[in-house]
Amino acid sequence: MAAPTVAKVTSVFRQKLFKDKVALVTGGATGIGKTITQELLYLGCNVMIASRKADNLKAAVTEIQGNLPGCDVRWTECNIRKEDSVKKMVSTTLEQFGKIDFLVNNGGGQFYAPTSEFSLKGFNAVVETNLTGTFLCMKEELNQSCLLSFMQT
Ligand SMILES: CCC/C=C/C(=O)SCCNC(=O)CCNC(=O)[C@H](O)C(C)(C)COP(=O)([O-])OP(=O)([O-])OC[C@H]1O[C@@H](n2cnc3c(N)ncnc32)[C@H](O)[C@@H]1OP(=O)([O-])[O-]
Ligand SMILES: NC(=O)C1=CN([C@@H]2O[C@H](COP(=O)(O)OP(=O)(O)OC[C@H]3O[C@@H](n4cnc5c(N)ncnc54)[C@H](OP(=O)(O)O)[C@@H]3O)[C@@H](O)[C@H]2O)C=CC1
Repeated sequence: MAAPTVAKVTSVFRQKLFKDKVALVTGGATGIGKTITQELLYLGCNVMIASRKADNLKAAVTEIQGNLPGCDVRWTECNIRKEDSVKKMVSTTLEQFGKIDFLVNNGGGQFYAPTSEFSLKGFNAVVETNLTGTFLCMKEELNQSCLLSFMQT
């Protein structure tokens, strides 16, 4: 008897619940962001993933398309700390998909280090990414399109 097929992507929500919606996921090529991206695709969204490293983005798109054949997932480079880069991310997504329904503010992170050894430059990098970067994404989404925003950082 053949072994049962195990779905690579699933959700507690009904498949195609978000049919034809468009989501933009920052940091969508790795970790939690990649998992969110795949669930949104499973639910019927078309998804743009965005972050700094093009190699990671390309590899994630290939992997996700293997897990969810026929899904529409695309990538664009963006450093959320830079306003021009955020503007371009949003306008590219609108050009390619025509709208943005959901923004997932997942891109970010921090360094693990004792406070006494944490450089000011490192602290500023974390604040500029998690706080300023999320602000820039939300502001640009509101200015150009978006309705709903999920925050994670
Ligand atoms: C309870 C668990 C919860 C877990 C939550 C998670 O988030 S899980 C994981 C989530 N995932 C991640 O966190 C993924 C990684 N996170 C990222 O990539 C984030 O974007 C970032 C904001 C943390 C790094 O922003 P960036 O790319 O701009 O950073 P950069 O490399 O260019 O460094 C800038 C400066 O930082 C300094 N510095 C360096 N190392 C340390 C250190 N160990 N310590 C202190 N400081 C350090 C150094 O001064 C450096 O300057 P230099 O010396 O180069 O002139
Ligand atoms: N794992 C955990 O326990 C927890 C995680 N979080 C938060 O959840 C989010 C995802 O974390 P996780 O999946 O664990 O870690 P990852 O390191 O896998 O994800 C972080 C993502 O953020 C992107 N990113 C970082 N800096 C920038 C930037 N300046 N511009 C655009 N994208 C950026 C990275 O892509 P790239 O390097 O290509 O730019 C990467 O894809 C983070 O914001 C993290 O702080 C919060 C609580 C707990």
